[in-house]
Amino acid sequence: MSHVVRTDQAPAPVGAYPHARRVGDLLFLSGVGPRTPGSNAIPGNVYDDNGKLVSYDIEAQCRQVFANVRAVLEASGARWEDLVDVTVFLTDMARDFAAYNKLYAEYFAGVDACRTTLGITALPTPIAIELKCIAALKS
Ligand SMILES: N/C(=C\C=C\C(=O)O)C(=O)O
Repeated sequence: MSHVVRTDQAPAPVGAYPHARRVGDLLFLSGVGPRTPGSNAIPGNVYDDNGKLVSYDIEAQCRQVFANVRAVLEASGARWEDLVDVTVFLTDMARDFAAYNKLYAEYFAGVDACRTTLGITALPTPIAIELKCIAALKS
């Protein structure tokens, strides 16, 4: 069984992909960032008059990306607790790992999902964090 999930409760995809796809009891989420559903604004981002990013708030981005993952899970009939594997991409590991790691511990307490965190040079939108998640649903 394969089932594609699209929802307006999470930020619109920036390309030709769904929010998630369920295959059997596994749910694969597309990479999701901390854009606000509807407006696509990135919480805490400050831009100069030329639209150049001046500063960002990693804590605000963490909270929003976790909310977006939850929204995709719920739109798919899954729960936060169903997460089994989380890959996290950070654009500035040195600056942001500690704050992200602290919030992650708060949000994922008791979940016991496997996790991998990677530092990368860029993401497709002006975001500092993106999550790639797999959940296992009860059949
Ligand atoms: N998943 C992708 C981008 C997500 C960006 C965002 O949520 O802001 C992609 O291009 O594959």
